[in-house]
Amino acid sequence: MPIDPCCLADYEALAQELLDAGPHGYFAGGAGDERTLRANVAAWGEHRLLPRVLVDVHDVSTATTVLGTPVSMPVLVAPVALQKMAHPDGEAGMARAAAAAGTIMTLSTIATSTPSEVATGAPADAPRWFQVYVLSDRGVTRTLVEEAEACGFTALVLTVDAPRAGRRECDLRTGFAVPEGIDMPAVTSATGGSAGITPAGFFSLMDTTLSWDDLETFVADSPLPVLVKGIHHPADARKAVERGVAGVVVSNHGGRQLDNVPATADMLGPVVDAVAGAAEILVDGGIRRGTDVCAALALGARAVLVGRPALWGLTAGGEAGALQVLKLLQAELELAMTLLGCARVEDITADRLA
Ligand SMILES: Cc1cc2nc3c(=O)[nH]c(=O)nc-3n(C[C@H](O)[C@H](O)[C@H](O)COP(=O)(O)O)c2cc1C
Ligand SMILES: CCCCC(=O)C(=O)O
Repeated sequence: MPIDPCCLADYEALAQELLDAGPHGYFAGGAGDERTLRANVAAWGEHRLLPRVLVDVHDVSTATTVLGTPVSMPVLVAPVALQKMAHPDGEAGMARAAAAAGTIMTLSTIATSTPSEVATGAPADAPRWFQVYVLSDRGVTRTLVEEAEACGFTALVLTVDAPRAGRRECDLRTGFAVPEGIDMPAVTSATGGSAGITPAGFFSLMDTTLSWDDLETFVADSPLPVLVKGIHHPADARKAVERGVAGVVVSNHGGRQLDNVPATADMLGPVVDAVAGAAEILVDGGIRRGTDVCAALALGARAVLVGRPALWGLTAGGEAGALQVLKLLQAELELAMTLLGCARVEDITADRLA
């Protein structure tokens, strides 16, 4: 690495230097005018933190649990497609980095590795989640989910905010298509091959009839806990909880789907209120600092996920780079907790918001 990165933005700059315009635009870009993409980052900064002093902080721990699973910190790795396009270490490298950091990695349906490749390429006992896109060819989805279950993934994350791709103008400008040699097994199973496919192409495989009844059946049939990802409206969070989900991920897909929706920092509180403790609430979008994690927890999230930051680390240094990013966030969180007067994650409550 050319410089010693000292914050996540430094990794972002490194990743931009290393990637061609097409892949960079796909990873970094958002929908439309990218208002929501920018708002996601900015809004965490609008929730100011209010320290309590003279609290014993000689021993601060970022450890917590998510759906009962112990993790080293309330920061998980979000599902991100096409990771071998960032670095040959791909999803297995990301899974090793998450395991080494003591946290959970979520494998995308549109990954460049199968669930079993990831399970064999990373420590067997590390907890991993599988993100589910329901494709029109439901047999492809079923086979992938069964593979994930068989090789030890511990929860399913059903993404519900992406029946089509948002209007991603970076991809239109660069004419982005998946490079030769990058295979997405789910896409290949559904279409016979994935070379040269565009984001609109892989989104065209989605089952756009997906409904609340499907969610109910999916939860009822699943041997694993199910989280639903892409919830914006508090009433939808309640509906999901009524159908038995174990967790709700407040997410606008990193500003990549519908532009002009609120920042996730601003959607979180109303969802927390609506769910009232009946399920764990996670949030993603724009988390770039340990202080952002503190704001999310103070607003009632159990944990956050990071998408692009982990990808910047993977791009910059493969598995080692992704691990550095996760360790950096953990160190920032530990420092923020210390200065906020919170020795334990459960001490980060609404009382610490200005
Ligand atoms: C390049 C890229 C690919 C993504 N692929 C998926 C995916 O396959 N499935 C999914 O549920 N979310 C996907 N997401 C959304 C992320 O899971 C997450 O919601 C988002 O990145 C969070 O915002 P952040 O990047 O600001 O952390 C993707 C995001 C990016 C940036
Ligand atoms: C078909 C989904 C592709 C990955 C994705 O979710 C994204 O690009 O945001």
